[in-house]
Amino acid sequence: MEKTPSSVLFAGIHFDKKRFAKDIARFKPKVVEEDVYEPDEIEPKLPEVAGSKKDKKRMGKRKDIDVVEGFNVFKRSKSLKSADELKIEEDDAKGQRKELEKQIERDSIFRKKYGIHISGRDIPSPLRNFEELKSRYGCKSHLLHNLFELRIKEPTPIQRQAIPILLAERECFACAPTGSGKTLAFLFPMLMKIKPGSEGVKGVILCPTRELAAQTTRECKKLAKGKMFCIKVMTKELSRSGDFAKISCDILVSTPLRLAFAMQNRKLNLSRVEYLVLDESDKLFELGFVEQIDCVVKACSNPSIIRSLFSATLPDSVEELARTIMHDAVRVIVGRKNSASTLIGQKLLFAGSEKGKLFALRQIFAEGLNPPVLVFVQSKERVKELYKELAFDDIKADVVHADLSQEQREDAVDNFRAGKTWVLIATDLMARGMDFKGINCVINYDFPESAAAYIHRIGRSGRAGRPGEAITLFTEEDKPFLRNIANVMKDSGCEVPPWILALPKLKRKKHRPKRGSVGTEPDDAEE
Ligand SMILES: Nc1ncnc2c1ncn2[C@@H]1O[C@H](COP(=O)(O)OP(=O)(O)OP(=O)(O)O)[C@@H](O)[C@H]1O
Repeated sequence: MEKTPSSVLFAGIHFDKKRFAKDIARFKPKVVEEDVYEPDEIEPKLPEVAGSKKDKKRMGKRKDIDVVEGFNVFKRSKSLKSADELKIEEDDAKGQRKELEKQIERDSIFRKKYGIHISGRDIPSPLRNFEELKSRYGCKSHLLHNLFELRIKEPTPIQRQAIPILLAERECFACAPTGSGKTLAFLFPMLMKIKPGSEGVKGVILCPTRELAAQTTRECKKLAKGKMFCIKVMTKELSRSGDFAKISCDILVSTPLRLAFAMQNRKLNLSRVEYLVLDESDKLFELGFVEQIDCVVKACSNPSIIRSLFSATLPDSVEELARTIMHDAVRVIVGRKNSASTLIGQKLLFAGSEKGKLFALRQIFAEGLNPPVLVFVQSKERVKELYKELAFDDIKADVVHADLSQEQREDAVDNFRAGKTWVLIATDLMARGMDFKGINCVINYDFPESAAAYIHRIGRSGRAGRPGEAITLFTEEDKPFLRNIANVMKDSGCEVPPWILALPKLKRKKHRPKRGSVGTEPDDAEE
């Protein structure tokens, strides 16, 4: 006989089955009919959506369940997740969080390696290489091909961070050293995002000088080659007589004055602008420009516009002012804010007086003129005076200043670029943004008016990874202002005599003294 659990438990005990027959009957297992599925029975009809076939089958066995209630119960139970499902989801979320944390850590190590400092929320990962533009953002091959043609292989630090920020449609302040590729950093996302077409201007780039606007337009055209973009620089003629209702233009590069003029007089409509770039932004926020900038910013009324500010120098005051118009902007700084490129060897040279400066310049050229050399002076009058002096020395020199016609200015720049001129004498008109490849030396014949002016002037050399040299002449009159420049030099790793760093701090930052004529004796200047 098969042993049941009870037979084992009660083994050896005498049990009077007759006497307890009733009780035995009570404890006999019953056949539970509800557990038998009978297809002929009238089943409660469930709406299809109530549950799976399995659910229906389960319902079929439960005759006691009220149909309507049952439907509701099943409906609710379907949306509720099982413990297993919840656990899986929780694990997934945990995994994603961990991966995100790892990515943030990797990004931060990467940024540190390239001296990229950021502030703002949800900042996209920096670019590891240009190919990521394709894999992460679907960049068209021909745009990447254009980079290849231009021999641009690796992104520079500002490009690594600013490009993904702009592609993520975030507004930004970008501050990176002179010659470090800021132009491409704002042009490339524009070319990737804007769709060429006839709907009007979609990208606007503002530059403080016409020369820089022309140069940026050229760069933009090179990068856009092969795509049917219409890229235009705002010329005098265009701003005075252009019919913007008929002219097709996707990207417009202009100085603030010309753009404001075209808006007022030629009814240029900027309401569809998707990208607005203020290049050399700190200059654009200076007194002479700020009204026009305000007018342009207001005219770019597209609510989803992306505005960005780029410069090698970004004073806090400008950032504060700009923040009032920008939305949730990200800040990217490469290296130290407001610092000179570390590729430039910088020297200070005491020349005593105006006459001493001319003597020192001749001495520098005599010791070895290594063209191309860019010489900065304070005013257009002084450009002309110095040019006359150098003409006696048989040096191939030329000038650029505001009194020349646009054509003459362009010719001077082109000849210098082509190596036909060795020395270009210029005012601060040439100090910002101009990209002369291979300038060997910048000479500040006249002391720059501010640390920012110094950084931009000397930044015409030491570009795109090449080394450069900068010599700044100073007189007794300039001495009190030396400390500002010396601090910039020290921050970029150059040696500075300790006595200069010990000079008292000046409240007045700008230094633009009335200078005597070039080459005059100190006494002559006082007459
Ligand atoms: N990724 C890159 N690799 C090599 N060269 C580059 C790269 N990006 C830009 N360049 C080149 O570097 C030079 C300087 O670039 P760019 O004029 O944009 O500098 P910038 O940062 O705007 O300087 P500035 O502050 O003086 O205006 C240009 O000749 C440009 O073609």
